[in-house]
Amino acid sequence: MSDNSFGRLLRVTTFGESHGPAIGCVVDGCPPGIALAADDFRRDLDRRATGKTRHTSARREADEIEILSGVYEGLTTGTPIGLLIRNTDARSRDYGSIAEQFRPGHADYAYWQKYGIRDPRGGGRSSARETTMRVAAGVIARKWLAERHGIEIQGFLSQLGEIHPTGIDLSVVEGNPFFWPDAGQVAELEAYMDALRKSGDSVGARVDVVARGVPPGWGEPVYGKLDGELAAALMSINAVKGVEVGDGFESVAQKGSEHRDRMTPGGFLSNHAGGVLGGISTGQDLRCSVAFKPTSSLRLPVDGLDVHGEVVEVVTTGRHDPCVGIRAIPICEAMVALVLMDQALRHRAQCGDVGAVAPRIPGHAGEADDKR
Ligand SMILES: C=C(O[C@@H]1CC(C(=O)O)=C[C@@H](OP(=O)(O)O)[C@H]1O)C(=O)O
Repeated sequence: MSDNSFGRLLRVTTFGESHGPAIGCVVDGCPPGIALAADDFRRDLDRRATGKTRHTSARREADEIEILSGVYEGLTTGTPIGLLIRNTDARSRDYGSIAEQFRPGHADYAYWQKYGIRDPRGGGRSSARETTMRVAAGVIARKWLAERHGIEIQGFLSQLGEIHPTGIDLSVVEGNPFFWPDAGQVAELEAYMDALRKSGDSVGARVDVVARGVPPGWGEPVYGKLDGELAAALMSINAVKGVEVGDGFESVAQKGSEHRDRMTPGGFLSNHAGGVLGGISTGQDLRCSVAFKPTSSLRLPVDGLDVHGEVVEVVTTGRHDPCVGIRAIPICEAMVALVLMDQALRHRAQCGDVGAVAPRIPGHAGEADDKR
């Protein structure tokens, strides 16, 4: 079985290549009756798109979504939702010189070994262009989660190369091209990225995602753990090399007495667990952190190999992201949304009759148990 689908009750399949005629997805299992129009996709597709600032690839795609099926008179019908975006700005000549070469650090070599053939134009199926359809599918999940459960999902850039935020203010994240949570550092980031771009190099980044309002009880206890599925979904994004939930790898150095999140009638006193215990949500904020490697399509020459095993000098021309993590925020948000909606539907299917269970502990001490 080929692996272009994920999710169980909400099942998403994507298809398409970076320089093919179109990319698309099928979202199957979406409940009927959700208002859905092409306009709903605009905001998140624009947040992810290339060509919006000088700090991302200069390719300018229209990213106009066509809803092919599953919606009638503005409402989802419960049948598969087919979404399509036509590619409008592919420039395949940029890939002529590396069509038979392997970029060190790129999927080129692994695809070649697996399939014995590859579409080198724009990286074909391995291109980050594919993430457009994850974001599109995620729009439906975000909408359903917000309308039915009051859940809000927000991501931000929590590290760019060696630069860390000096403060975290989520209200400023959408106001700068880096999705950065500290407005006072934006000039520093601009200068850093300008110098990086001029040097021809790339850099890694870290993206944090918080989901607020997730009710307790979502997730499966063993093989379908909520954190396990979040890790798999986030890890499946291009260039991701690490995922943490809650304190993640920092937990290694913690004592149990420090890590355990104490419960009081007024709420949890901390959130080291990141909102998941035993693979099941606790009602606290869900916290994930995702590591993106530096992109490998560089104009800096490097010795490499071609498909004949000959040593060649590899130089990648064209329009590339010096830091792909910058526009990965909506992609990470979408993957979290899709996992949550799938788990919500699975929870409803098995445990829909259980109802509210006492005691219900608010996410944070002192906070009212919101909307749930
Ligand atoms: C087009 C997108 O990103 C592309 C991702 C990408 C890569 O190698 O992953 C390389 C570039 O493609 P091209 O060389 O065809 O311009 C990016 O522009 C997109 O995200 O929509």
